[in-house]
Amino acid sequence: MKKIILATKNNGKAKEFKEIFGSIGIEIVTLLDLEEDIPEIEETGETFEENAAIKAETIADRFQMPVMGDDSGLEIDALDGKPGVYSARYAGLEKSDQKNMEKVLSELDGVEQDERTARFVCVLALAVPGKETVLKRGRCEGRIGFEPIGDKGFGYDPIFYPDGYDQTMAQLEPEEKNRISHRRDAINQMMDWLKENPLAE
Ligand SMILES: O=c1nc[nH]c2c1ncn2[C@H]1C[C@H](O)[C@@H](COP(=O)(O)OP(=O)(O)OP(=O)(O)O)O1
Ligand SMILES: [Mg+2]
Repeated sequence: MKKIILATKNNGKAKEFKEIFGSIGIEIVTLLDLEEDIPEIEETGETFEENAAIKAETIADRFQMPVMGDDSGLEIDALDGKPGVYSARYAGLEKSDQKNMEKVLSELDGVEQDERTARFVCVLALAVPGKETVLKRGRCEGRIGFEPIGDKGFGYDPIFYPDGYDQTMAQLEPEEKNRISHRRDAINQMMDWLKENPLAE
């Protein structure tokens, strides 16, 4: 398999998939690369697994090809796992990383450093027409800071300190983020599965 379709319209994810798979000679094509306009896929699931499968299966159906989907987000322990599957639309449907971070920080107002533990989660779904969808869940543990710092990465990266770092995810070089991220964890698990279960070319 030299080319994989990724069912995403998120630029940050697209870039990271291209970097990670590019380093092993696999080309990633996303919905942002296609000429035709793909309608918004409704994320009606209650879990990352359900939503990742919905994205992958919708596009696999449409093109009759193997497709991967990524549903990801931030789980904050002091907020009982929120924003979770609602990460992208936490502060409203217009999807603003800035507003989402502000909402999280204000909800954590008064919560001290030790209590600000959190993790990024990335569930990858691989849908192959006529086969059962394969799911892999990656994680990256850390804690939430007190203000956004850094301008690399995307989403909640400026307020997330991965365990073992005194820089936010948005301060790390892309190579470093891609080495430790939840997305890399999920991709590694999917690549291991694919080694055992190769798709027909
Ligand atoms: O590495 C990450 N660093 C920071 N934030 C992240 C990361 N990974 C996911 N996130 C956040 C962004 C968004 O608020 C939500 C994903 O939402 P999610 O529905 O999976 O993606 P999306 O709607 O942006 O694009 P799409 O569904 O087309 O793949 O979690
Ligand atoms: Mg989404």
